[in-house]
Amino acid sequence: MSGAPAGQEVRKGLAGVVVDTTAVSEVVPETNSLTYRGYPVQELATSCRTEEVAHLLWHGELPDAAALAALQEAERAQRALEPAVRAALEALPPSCHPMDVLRTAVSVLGARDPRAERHDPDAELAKALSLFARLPAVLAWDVRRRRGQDPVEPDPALGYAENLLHMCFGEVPDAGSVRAFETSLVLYAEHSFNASTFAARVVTSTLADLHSAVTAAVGALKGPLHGGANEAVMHAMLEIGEPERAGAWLRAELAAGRRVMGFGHRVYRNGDSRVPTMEAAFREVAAARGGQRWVGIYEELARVMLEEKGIHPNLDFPAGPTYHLLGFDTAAFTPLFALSRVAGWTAHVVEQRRSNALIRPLSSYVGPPQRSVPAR
Ligand SMILES: CC(=O)SCCNC(=O)CCNC(=O)[C@H](O)C(C)(C)COP(=O)(O)OP(=O)(O)OC[C@H]1O[C@@H](n2cnc3c(N)ncnc32)[C@H](O)[C@@H]1OP(=O)(O)O
Ligand SMILES: O=C([O-])CC(=O)C(=O)O
Repeated sequence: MSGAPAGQEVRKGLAGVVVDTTAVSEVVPETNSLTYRGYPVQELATSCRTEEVAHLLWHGELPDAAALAALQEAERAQRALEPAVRAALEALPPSCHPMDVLRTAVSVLGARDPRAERHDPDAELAKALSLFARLPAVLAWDVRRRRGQDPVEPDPALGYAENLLHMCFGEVPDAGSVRAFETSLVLYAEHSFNASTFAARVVTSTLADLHSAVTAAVGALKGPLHGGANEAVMHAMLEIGEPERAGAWLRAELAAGRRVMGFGHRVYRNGDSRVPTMEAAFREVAAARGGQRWVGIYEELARVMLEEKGIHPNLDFPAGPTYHLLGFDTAAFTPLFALSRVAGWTAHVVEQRRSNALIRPLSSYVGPPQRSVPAR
C-alpha cells in the first residue's frame, strides 16, 4: 500500500497544509507580522542581541540579567575550534561549498558529543547552545582558509555577533556595521515551519538525535529556493553591475522563464515582514561604506519585479548586499543564515520531541500497475 485513497487531493509541497502546532514563532501574512514567542521580530531586531534571542527561542522568555550572564559564560567558554574538528574539516577540498563544511562540522560535533543520544530537554538545550557557540569558529576558519589567512582565536570579551566578525576579519568593525549584522542574525533566527526547520522536525520525529536533525536542516537550507537565495542575490547583483542595467536584466530573466532569487515567498504574498527592518540596515551600511551602487540595483530590481510580476522581495534580498558590504565573500552568506537559524532549528527539535508523532505523509501512486517480473 503506497498511497492516498483514490481521488484524495495531492498538496504539492505541502502548500497550505497545517502539520502541527508550534509555540516558537508565528507568521501572520494578513497583518505582515512575525513574532518569536509573542514578541514582534522588528522590536527584537532593534533592541536585542543574538544571544538574548537564542535564549528566548529556547526557553520561551527573554533572559534576565543572571540568565543572560550564564548563557554568555557558557557560550564564550565553548567558542574555540577543537583540533579534532579542524582536522576533519581540513580533509575537505577548499573548492567545496562552505555549507558543506558547516554540514560536516555539525555531523562531526555530533559524533564527538558524549550527550549525543541523550534526549531530555536539559541535554538537548545544552547541545543546542554548544552548536550555537561552536559553529562561528567553523565558518570563520573556513572564510580565512579560502583567503589564505591564519585563523583568529575567539575573544571572550566580545558578544556573539562582534566575536563572529572578529574571527572572520581579525577586527570588529564600527558600531553601525555590528548593529546591522546583528539585525540580520536576529531576523534570520526563526521562521516557523520553513523547509529546513521542517527537515529538522522530520528527523527528530524518528527519535534520531539533535545533531542529525541540524545536519539535515543545514542541507535543506543550502538550496537556492531557501537560504541559498542570499548568495544567489549577490551573484545576480554582481552580474548586473550597475543600476541602469537592472531593469533589462530582470526582464530578460523573466522572459527566459527563470526565477529571480530574493523574491517571492511561500507564506507571505504582500511582502516579507522582515524586509523593511533589513532594508533599513542595508541602507545604513551602504551609506557608511559607499555602497550606493548596490542600493540603486536593489531599488530598480524591486521596482521592476513588482511592476512585471507583482512579487515582493524576501529577507534574502537586502541581507545579501549587506553581507557583501560588510566584507563577506558571497559563498559565506548562507552559512551566516545557518549560524543564526541554529537557535530556531533546535528550539523546534525540543518542541517536536516534547509532543512527538512520526512525520510520514502519504503519496498518490502514479507508476505502472502491478505486474509480474518477466522470466530471466
Ligand atoms: C529566507 C527564505 O528562505 S525566503 C525564500 C528564498 N528563496 C528565493 O528567493 C527563491 C526565489 N523564490 C521562489 O522560487 C519562490 O517564490 C518560492 C520558492 C520562495 C516560493 O514559491 P511557491 O510558494 O512555491 O510559489 P510558486 O512557485 O507557486 O510561485 C507562484 C508564481 O509566482 C512565480 N514566482 C514566485 N517566485 C518567483 C520568483 N522569485 N521569480 C519569478 N517568478 C516567481 C512562479 O513562477 C509562479 O508563477 P506561475 O503561477 O505563473 O507559475
Ligand atoms: O519561511 C520560509 O518558507 C522561508 C523563510 O522565509 C525562512 O525560513 O526564513
